[in-house]
Amino acid sequence: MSERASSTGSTASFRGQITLDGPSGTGKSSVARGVAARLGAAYLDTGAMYRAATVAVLDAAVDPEDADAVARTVAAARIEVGTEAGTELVLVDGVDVAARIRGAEVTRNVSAVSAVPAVRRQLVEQQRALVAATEAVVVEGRDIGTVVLPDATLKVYLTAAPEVRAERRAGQLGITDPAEVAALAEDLRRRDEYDSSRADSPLRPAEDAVVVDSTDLDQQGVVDRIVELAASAVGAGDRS
Ligand SMILES: Nc1ncnc2c1ncn2[C@@H]1O[C@H](COP(=O)(O)OP(=O)(O)O)[C@@H](O)[C@H]1O
Ligand SMILES: Nc1ccn([C@H]2C[C@H](O)[C@@H](COP(=O)(O)OP(=O)(O)O)O2)c(=O)n1
Repeated sequence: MSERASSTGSTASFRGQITLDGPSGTGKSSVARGVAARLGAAYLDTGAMYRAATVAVLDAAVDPEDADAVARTVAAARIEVGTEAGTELVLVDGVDVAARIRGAEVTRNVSAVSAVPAVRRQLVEQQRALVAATEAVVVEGRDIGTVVLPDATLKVYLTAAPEVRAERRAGQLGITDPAEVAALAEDLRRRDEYDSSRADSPLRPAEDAVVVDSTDLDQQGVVDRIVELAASAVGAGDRS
């Protein structure tokens, strides 16, 4: 049996939660989808929820830095996301915003909206309810291992060198102009700094997270590594 077949086989009955946190462009979304597909697990993109909240704020013409107004606007919005690995369902008040949440305006403003404690409380509650409805799930974000699911079966913190992350994001967006790639790298750096230094639930690895550096691994290599870690985590759980 090949290594991949054996690792898939040993985790076919995976039950539990895998958290995947880390900065932008490390491969969280693509790797989380890959792991969920391999394990037959659900998938929750919590960044999509903060991006959807940002759409609600922008549509209400509220200043993203005005925390009280942001909190009121998001509390009044109905944010819905799907947990099926193969689809991307993101709705704000019943309107499909799956494409819009990836746009530059949302990306520029999402860190400010996601730093508002009331917004985090609201979305974390929703995330826990979505997870509670699953038997097996891969959840990606910034505070999943530290705050949302402190008792997860496996916690992974994904990193990669900043220049590699910027190149990956540029490739994803089809950007080739060196000046635009440099601007993108600066945007990533600014957002990571904002996300890591906020008072409420800053981006950082959980103490019990396994750090996986994807700088020199391709996407499949990262998926394989996490599937292996999941198999070990389930085995360790069986023995305890
Ligand atoms: N290990 C990897 N090696 C090369 N490219 C990768 C790797 N992981 C992800 N990618 C690519 O990098 C881009 C950003 O990945 P994404 O999953 O959106 O990152 P994140 O969710 O952390 O921001 C995507 O185009 C993805 O296909
Ligand atoms: N659990 C989470 C997930 C995302 N966020 C915030 C911080 C991020 O800059 C934005 C967008 O997250 P997203 O995962 O979509 O970002 P990238 O695709 O990695 O660029 O949301 C958060 O504060 N907590």
